[in-house]
Amino acid sequence: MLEIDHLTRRFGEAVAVDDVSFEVAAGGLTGFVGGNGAGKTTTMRMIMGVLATDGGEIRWQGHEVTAADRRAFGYMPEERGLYPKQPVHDQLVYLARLQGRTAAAAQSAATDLLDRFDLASRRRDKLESLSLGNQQRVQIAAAVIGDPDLLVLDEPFSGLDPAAVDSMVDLLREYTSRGVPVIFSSHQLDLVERLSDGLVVLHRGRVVAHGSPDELRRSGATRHRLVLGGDAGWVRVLPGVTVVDVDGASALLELTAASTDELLAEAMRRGSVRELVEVRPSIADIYRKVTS
Ligand SMILES: Nc1ncnc2c1ncn2[C@@H]1O[C@H](COP(=O)(O)OP(=O)(O)OP(=O)(O)O)[C@@H](O)[C@H]1O
Repeated sequence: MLEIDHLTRRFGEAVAVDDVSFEVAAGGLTGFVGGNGAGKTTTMRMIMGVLATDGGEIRWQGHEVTAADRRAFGYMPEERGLYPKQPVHDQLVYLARLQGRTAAAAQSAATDLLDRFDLASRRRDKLESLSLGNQQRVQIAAAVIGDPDLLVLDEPFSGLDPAAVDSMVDLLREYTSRGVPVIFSSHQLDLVERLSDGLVVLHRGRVVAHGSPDELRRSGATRHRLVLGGDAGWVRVLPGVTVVDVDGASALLELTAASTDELLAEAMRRGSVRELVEVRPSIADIYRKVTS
């Protein structure tokens, strides 16, 4: 397990990461979300030791993380950082060798990963000759080629087509099923909601929400969708109800003082009711609320 404990980082007067604490559980996929400049990359860089901390502690398997621990971490940095002019297979082999794999194991791991990402035919091509999405696939392969104990991935899904997202997810699930903790940052909230076992929302350097997607969704106000036979505009004057949205016959409501039964009775008194259902807020709704 990776534990981030009261981590802080300043750049001059600005506090980029402000007393941040969370855990990345063994075998769990943790999504790290937050707007531009929220502090995600800075936090990941501190986990990897490429940036010093100003306070707090990073613990790996219960002890303060060491350089030796970090050598077994797989990292996909925001600035990427492979060699544009080197053939993709060669650089994966090189990275695997750097991480202690034998020549034969490095060759076979590189071939296997390029196969998985449909890049076998491009193995001898220079990285720079690949499309951006394919370069991204190679970056992901580079992060996992050393058979890491922990994966830290900065925006691994950006620029990937849906097929590559699926291959990537399958690959990450293989690591989590072996107990490897994975933390990834993303701005794609639908993807984060679908994939993550845990979620950390950062806003202006601080953790503003933390938990499983289900826990976070349950923490938000439940809404009701009411669909009527006629116009739903009258809900605006209903006491005990906050109107989120009204569109013709359909209304999205939050019941502040009124009960579901009272709402249904009133709707039936005024005409026909086609549908009344509870709607859980999405992660995007929760995100907007905690970062506003
Ligand atoms: N080397 C640096 N020098 C000065 N300020 C920095 C440096 N690196 C980051 N910052 C500042 O720290 C804050 C957090 O930046 P960071 O890159 O960690 O955010 P982020 O959540 O990864 O954003 P994005 O989603 O845009 O990548 C920002 O205000 C940024 O300008």
